[in-house]
Amino acid sequence: MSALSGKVQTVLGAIEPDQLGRTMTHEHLTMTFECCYFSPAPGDETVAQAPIQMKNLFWLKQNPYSSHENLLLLQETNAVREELHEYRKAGGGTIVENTTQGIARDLPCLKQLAKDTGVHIIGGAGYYVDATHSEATRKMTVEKLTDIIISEVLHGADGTEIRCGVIGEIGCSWPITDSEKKVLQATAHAQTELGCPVIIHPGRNPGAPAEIVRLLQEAGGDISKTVMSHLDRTIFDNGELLEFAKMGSYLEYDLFGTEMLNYAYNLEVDMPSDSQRVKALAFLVQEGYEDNLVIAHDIHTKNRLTKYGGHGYSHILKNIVPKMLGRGINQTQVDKILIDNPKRWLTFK
Ligand SMILES: CC(=O)NCCS(=O)(=O)O
Repeated sequence: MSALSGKVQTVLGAIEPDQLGRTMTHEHLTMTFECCYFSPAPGDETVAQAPIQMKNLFWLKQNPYSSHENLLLLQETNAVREELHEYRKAGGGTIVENTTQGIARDLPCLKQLAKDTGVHIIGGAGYYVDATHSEATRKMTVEKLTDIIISEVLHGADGTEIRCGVIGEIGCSWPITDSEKKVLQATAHAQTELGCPVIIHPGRNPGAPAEIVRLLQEAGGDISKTVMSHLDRTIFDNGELLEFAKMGSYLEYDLFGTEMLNYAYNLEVDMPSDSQRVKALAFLVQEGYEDNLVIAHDIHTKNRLTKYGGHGYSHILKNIVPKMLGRGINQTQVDKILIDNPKRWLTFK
């Protein structure tokens, strides 16, 4: 049994699970999303290059990935700090910060934000998608990757003594690459050793979550301590959703606040509205999955901060919870989704 057994590990150290309170299981407080820049449509070059301003906000909401400036959340620490104070006031307790290697993880910044605001912040170990893997990472053996991930949890990451409390978000593309498969195997091996929570970013295909779970299972991973993220842009058919739910992971709807006509990374996808997300949650609750659901906003671009007219980190607590209550999800079930399920997931075995 490890020293972390029965505890949750934040960037300020291990705490008792009961201290977490309401938890967003998938956010970013500082990161760059430059890896996923998407060229603007012909004719949109000027607006794409303009500084963020009032008259461009609707365009930005529809095309968040086509403005370089918008991808640099790491420039907004002061705005994020203010938002975290607001999050506390709205009843929030904890944020799982999913930034991993490849998208400018900054644990000292997270530690300072946790100290300044009193929000419990949990950092993420491991690697984002293949497009951000270095040549050195791609050449590493599974054993080496496992050692690095374990060390990020037990000793600290990025040359600091700040320890990660979750593995992920582990990035997977569609189709999944060889390097990503190795990282998944390393994730499962590290999880076996540590008894820790894991969170996955699946590729953008309805078959991706199940394929990833199978790969983790084959490598000995504990699916009951694994969150599958971004289901709201990945699985749309209720039958397929239930098939996936049976595999036993936590099911995460984490793009609350994102409403756009065209989803640049997969034009086949109709990005759901928040109302449709709540409907999906109500469906899964009705089907008996209330102990598997977790939710978040996955803020990863500037336009989603209140500073830029966005919904901010308190949107779920202020707007989505009342909507859930009005759509057949009762208070006990809301508390499971926001408090009990994250707590169980985040507690080391
Ligand atoms: C930071 C991150 O990976 N966000 C998810 C964006 S996506 O469009 O849902 O893949």
